Amino acid sequence: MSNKSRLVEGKATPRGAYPHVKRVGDFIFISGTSSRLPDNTFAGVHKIDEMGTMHFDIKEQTRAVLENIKDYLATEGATMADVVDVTSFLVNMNDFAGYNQVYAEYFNKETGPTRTTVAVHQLPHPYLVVEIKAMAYSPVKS
Ligand SMILES: O=C(O)C/C=C/C(=O)C(=O)O
Repeated sequence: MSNKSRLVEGKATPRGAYPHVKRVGDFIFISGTSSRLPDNTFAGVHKIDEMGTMHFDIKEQTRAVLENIKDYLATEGATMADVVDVTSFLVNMNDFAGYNQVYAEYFNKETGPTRTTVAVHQLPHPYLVVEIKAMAYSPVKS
């Protein structure tokens, strides 16, 4: 069975020893993805006053994460319609509604993937409020 790992150009460099994407046969695995940008700044992070107070926008971060996942899938010729399972990590369940709203722009109940959402104590950077990993089924085109 084929087994191919991929680092995607133009995306944030992984902060550890893992690829963005791995294809194993007809299945595609997307590593935990955040709203981190290639220059290591973040979508959905705003300084709101001169005291340095930060606002973390769950909708903006969720959209950036899902757009990254969409781009990662495209490198293997797959789309969001091929996603079969999603695991989401929120730092605060008070963000659930905003996350859920944006999520529903990408997936729906009838045809979308199975999903698990959990709250975690921390993510790999203090500015992150959501991280998502995904698995897709997309038979290799011969
Ligand atoms: O890449 C990021 O910004 C956050 C994701 C990191 C991981 O999931 C990890 O380091 O395992």
